[in-house]
Amino acid sequence: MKLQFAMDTLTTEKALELAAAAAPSVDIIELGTPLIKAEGLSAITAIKKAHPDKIVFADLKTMDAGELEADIAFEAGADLVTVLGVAGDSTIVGAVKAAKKHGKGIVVDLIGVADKSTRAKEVVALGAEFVEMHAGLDEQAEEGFTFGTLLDDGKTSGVPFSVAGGVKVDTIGSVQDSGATVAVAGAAIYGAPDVAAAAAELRAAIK
Ligand SMILES: O=C(CO)[C@H](O)[C@H](O)COP(=O)(O)O
Repeated sequence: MKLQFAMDTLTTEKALELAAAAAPSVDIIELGTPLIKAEGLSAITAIKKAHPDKIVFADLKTMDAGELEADIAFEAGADLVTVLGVAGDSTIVGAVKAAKKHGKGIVVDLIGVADKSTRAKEVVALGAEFVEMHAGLDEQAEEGFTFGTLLDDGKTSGVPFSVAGGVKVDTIGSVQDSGATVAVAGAAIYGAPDVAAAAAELRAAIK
């Protein structure tokens, strides 16, 4: 299972600092949606330039203009770009077309999708590399939120999936046991007093 570090920060400078600290322990470096909104595509280019050996993940969360948005992110240096699962099939197909042009991949983020398992199968059939079983920051804060549902959805989908939404040291084992190909951790790494140590601890928890 790969480890992905989601950098939900607001400046390229801070993202470069976080990425440098975590890089030895992670496979995929994610530029969070707020970072891309704040800094633009140049942040993607800066991270790829600093970490050419890592998979750079641009969390665009595209909802429309799939081909155009994915194309500009791949041009900027992204290896994986997200499109929302609630978007129409034509948006996903357009983004996949851009990915094929660049020899890169589309990840479909299933945040907000009620039947994640069914949509997962549909979007992988449309050409997505894998899906993200994702509970966003707001959903995690809602009363009654349970992480286990994401794992069940992943298991029943039968397609390659990542899990995102509050992954930490005491839950990463269950993510791996669910069969996920990628565990995504944001706050558990960037919110830790020692970012390098937090990333190393998560890496060590993967069997
Ligand atoms: O995409 C995101 C929010 O929309 C986050 O990056 C993702 O949820 C992972 O962060 P955390 O581990 O802090 O929940």
